[in-house]
Amino acid sequence: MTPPTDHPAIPPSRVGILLINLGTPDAPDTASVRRYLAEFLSDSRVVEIPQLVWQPILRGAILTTRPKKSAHAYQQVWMPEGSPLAVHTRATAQALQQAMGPRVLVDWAMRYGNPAIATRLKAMKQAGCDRILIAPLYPQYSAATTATANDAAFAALATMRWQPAVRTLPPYHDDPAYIDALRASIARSIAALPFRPDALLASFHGMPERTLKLGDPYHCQAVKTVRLLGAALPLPVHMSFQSRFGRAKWLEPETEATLANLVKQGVRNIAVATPGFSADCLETLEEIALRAKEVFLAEGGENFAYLPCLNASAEAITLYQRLMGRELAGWMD
Ligand SMILES: C=CC1=C(C)c2cc3[nH]c(cc4nc(cc5[nH]c(cc1n2)c(C)c5CCC(=O)O)C(CCC(=O)O)=C4C)c(C)c3C=C
Ligand SMILES: [Fe+2]
Ligand SMILES: [Fe+2]
Repeated sequence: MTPPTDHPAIPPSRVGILLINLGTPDAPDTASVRRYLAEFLSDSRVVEIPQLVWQPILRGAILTTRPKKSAHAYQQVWMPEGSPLAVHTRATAQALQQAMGPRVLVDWAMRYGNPAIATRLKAMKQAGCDRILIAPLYPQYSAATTATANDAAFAALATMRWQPAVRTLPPYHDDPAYIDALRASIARSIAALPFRPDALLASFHGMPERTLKLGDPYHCQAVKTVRLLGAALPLPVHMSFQSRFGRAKWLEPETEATLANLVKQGVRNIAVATPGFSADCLETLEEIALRAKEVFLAEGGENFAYLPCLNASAEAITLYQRLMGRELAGWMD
């Protein structure tokens, strides 16, 4: 019997990039937010308390009260096309696809909710991607973000008979291309303001302080980002941590307390950026642009501007082309 020369089941060979972000509810209502929070907060990479102890607390106090409150917050920032995090992540994937050209397939997924990582990885394999760069869009590495996104991708690969080859995007907190993208985007946003800020506050998502002691590099990487950004910008740059959750001690200084302190030190005009978030979301648009602004003005501040994330800006696409092109180089010869 003659062996088949070109097996018909072998699809054409392509390289893929899967952009991954955190995840968001499908709709800004209590039931959708409850579903999303139940999945997110059951991840033991996010809440590092034994599940036997944690699940009764989550299913009891938290999931009976927080979804309604959070749904109200989501309603204030929801866009006609959907949740801001999903809208900006999808736009980033589309713009990067345009920039990368037809040799690369760019797709996007969410760690929690939709579109799921497993679904998109399978679709990419079916579209012929035999090499895939898994790209969690977190500049600073954390087990609660980067690692759990990679875990979900590897769990999906574990179900495949014929896996694609994969690489994961390393953190890029100190990459000159990232610092330059932040510098350019922040300078552009500041130039468009009707006032001159006295200072910039770089607000990062917080983490339990314990994770720093356990060896998570997130805090140190965020500090380095701020040091490099401060050297690149012509105004003083301060740093803080937002989005405190639960009773444990979280990283400090806290964002709203920092804004109050800055007013006491004479800062009246402030710009706030959130360089740890690749895309605008509940935590930037509601917590900072709405709530933190109120705090700053109530404390005696005069002008407050929230500067948008990189989102799908020209600076972001140049950045991702540089970071990801580097990872793909050996695959595209
Ligand atoms: C234990 C709790 C949490 C940890 C640890 C945590 C780390 C962490 N999160 C982000 C990025 C985002 N978080 C977002 C929302 C969000 N985060 C938590 C809790 C923890 N995060 C909650 C409960 C929520 C949901 C909103 C709420 O109910 O208040 C989001 C936005 C999602 C959206 O839909 O817009 C992002 C993005 C990072 C980067 C991080 C650690 C470094
Ligand atoms: Fe979070
Ligand atoms: Fe928040």
